[in-house]
Amino acid sequence: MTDNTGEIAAEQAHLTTLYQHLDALRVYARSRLSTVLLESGGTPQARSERESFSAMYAEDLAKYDAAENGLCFGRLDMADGETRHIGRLGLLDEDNDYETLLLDWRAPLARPFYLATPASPDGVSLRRHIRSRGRTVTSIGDEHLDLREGDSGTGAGGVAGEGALLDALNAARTGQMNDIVETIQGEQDRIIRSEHKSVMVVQGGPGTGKTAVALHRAAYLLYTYRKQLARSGVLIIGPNETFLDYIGQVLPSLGETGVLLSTIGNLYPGVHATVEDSIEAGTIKGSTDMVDVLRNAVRDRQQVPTSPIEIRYDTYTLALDRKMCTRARGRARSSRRPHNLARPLFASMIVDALAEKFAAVVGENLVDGSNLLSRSDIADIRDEMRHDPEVLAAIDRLWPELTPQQVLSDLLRSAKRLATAAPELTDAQRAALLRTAAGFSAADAPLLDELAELLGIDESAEQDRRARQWRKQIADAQGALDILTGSAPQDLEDDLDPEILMAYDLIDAGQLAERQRSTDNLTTAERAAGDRTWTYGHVIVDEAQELSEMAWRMLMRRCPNRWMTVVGDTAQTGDPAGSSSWNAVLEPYVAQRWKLHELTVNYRTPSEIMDVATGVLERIAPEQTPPRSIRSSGRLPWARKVRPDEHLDALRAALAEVPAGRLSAVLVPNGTVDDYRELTAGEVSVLTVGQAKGLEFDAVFIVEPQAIVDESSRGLNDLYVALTRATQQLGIVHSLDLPPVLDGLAEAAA
Ligand SMILES: Nc1ncnc2c1ncn2[C@@H]1O[C@H](COP(=O)(O)OP(=O)(O)OP(=O)(O)O)[C@@H](O)[C@H]1O
Repeated sequence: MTDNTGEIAAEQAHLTTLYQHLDALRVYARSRLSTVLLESGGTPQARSERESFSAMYAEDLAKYDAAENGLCFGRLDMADGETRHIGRLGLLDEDNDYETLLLDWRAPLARPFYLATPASPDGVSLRRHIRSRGRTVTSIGDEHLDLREGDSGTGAGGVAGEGALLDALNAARTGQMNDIVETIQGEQDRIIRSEHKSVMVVQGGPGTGKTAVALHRAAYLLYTYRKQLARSGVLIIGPNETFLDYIGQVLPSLGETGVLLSTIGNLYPGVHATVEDSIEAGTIKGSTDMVDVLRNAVRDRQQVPTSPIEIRYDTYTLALDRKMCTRARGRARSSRRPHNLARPLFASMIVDALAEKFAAVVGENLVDGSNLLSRSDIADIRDEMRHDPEVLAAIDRLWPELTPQQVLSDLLRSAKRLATAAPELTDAQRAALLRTAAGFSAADAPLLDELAELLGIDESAEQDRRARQWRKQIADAQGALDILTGSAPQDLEDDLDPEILMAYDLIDAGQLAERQRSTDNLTTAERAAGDRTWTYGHVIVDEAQELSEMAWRMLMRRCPNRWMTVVGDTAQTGDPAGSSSWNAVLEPYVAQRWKLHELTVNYRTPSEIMDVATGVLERIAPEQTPPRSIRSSGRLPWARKVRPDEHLDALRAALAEVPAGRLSAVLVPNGTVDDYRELTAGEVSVLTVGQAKGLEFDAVFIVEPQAIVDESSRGLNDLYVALTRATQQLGIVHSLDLPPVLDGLAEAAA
């Protein structure tokens, strides 16, 4: 080992300077923030400026906190003598002509840190990885890129910063994904910084860093296109809530907060998936066949009566008959407006027809022979009829104002409605869709979104949110009033509570304006989340192979500019409604204007485990090249055959051998989680494969792989996902025979 004490001391000196600057920035932002918060009054413009300043300083502070650990992690020495330090944010020396002290990892000048190789050094002579704990440099690792031919500056396979990378990969999992800014690899960097402006697909086997790349791309785009993206926001779609929790800390740790993370099931504002669909129901709901079914379901709500509806008006009884209704419906439908927006047309056709009928009846009954009513009489009658309760009730019955939620739950709970709307489906398919439970499933969200289009823009969720916020403001004012007057808190359940009116009176116009603005001051992500018609500047989809056709339709509405990063692996598709071909999914929206990038190195799964998984991959996607594992663990995966009542014991024994501080997962067939729940502990999770999608653990134990394979038409894909979750060791516990694809596994002695 070479003695690098002197070099470490020099890096320490630089790091100390960097932290001094960071601290100074913090002090400045904090004092500006408190000054701004203490100011009050002034013109509306001054107030609004204050608000944006306070948001800015608060954001700066969050960014400084996020950079506290690992502030500076790299250094480049250029062949021309220039030195660049690279870290989590950029720092300038204000007293020294704004000289750069630290380069943000996303800055163009930092790029050679990730891309330079001895074969193409890009002007770099030395790349240094700097490791620190707290504010202390603990070690440095140097790679000389200006070596003569034959020398090797990087580790095997041209991996940059191998020591730092392997340390990161071998570390115990924490249950939270970490950022990888210190060790981004060349093939990953090219995707993160791609200038491609349409759909970019990142296809890569398990553990190739697709999720990591997607998140770092979000951070990179927000840095590089801050102006465009700050207002429109970036949306990231993940497969489930557990996964979103797992990745949730990465962007804040990179100092980015303006991103909305969502599942497809939660993307429709105001609706959260609470119901679980059967595989069959989920598959049908994901298919674009549903577009026609939903269109029919809406048309089915546009009725003509079988027998005339009798309406009492004035002293007469008017018959609203089939013919009048059919005409009105035809006119309203041919307007091609969405249902709710065509309703006024339908209503006015009905009113016209009734007014005409009334005029005729009255004319017939006039005894004095004065004959017809004048035009203005008829106009008056129309106006009156428009507000007549019986007329309104008839219109409501024939062409009701509808919400997406209403149409969908009525449809799914009625065999009759389903039969009318879905004549193309088989009886068995319709039976699979039928349900009794209230609430919606994840696959319902795209259907609700489709219905919102068919019905006309539905802003009820947003209105609900505003209404709730307004009630809260009133409640706050009441709270203030209670404190002022010393009275007990009032029950605010009743809208007509006179106490609320008092609170209302207490808020003067200025306060109202102030409060209203504070709701307008929501972050971009918060506003976007509440607005179905929000369109994002950039959309990132992770585990994109799981999205159904209907989900893609919904997502494309959120991204009219089609600037997307789509990340996934068609060999890992578990959802039968998901896709096995990127072209089939994207063609309808962008034709051939999408670009494919591939990731080839597996950073997660050791080669011993990957060898087993490769056997499965050959069966499900023989055309795919298996990702190359970057390391081996020296531990062979094993299988242990047990009697049906011995699973728990065998798993307990296996879990007991996992070193303390390491995370384990027991992956079980659907519907059997409860049988194994007692194994759950701080470091042990019991999950189905679907729940484990995208996650990783130090040790993984799979229960009954044959049952997992048998569960769905994509059971082998699920097995492939299960096999590739471990960073260290893998075991299988089974009493059924192993699926033939796992024949090569060594049976472990009991
Ligand atoms: N350049 C890197 N430096 C350090 N760690 C990395 C790097 N690239 C990937 N990793 C790590 O490898 C693991 C796998 O990455 P990730 O979860 O992004 O893979 P994935 O392709 O999304 O996998 P899957 O398809 O199986 O969900 C993670 O722990 C990630 O932090």
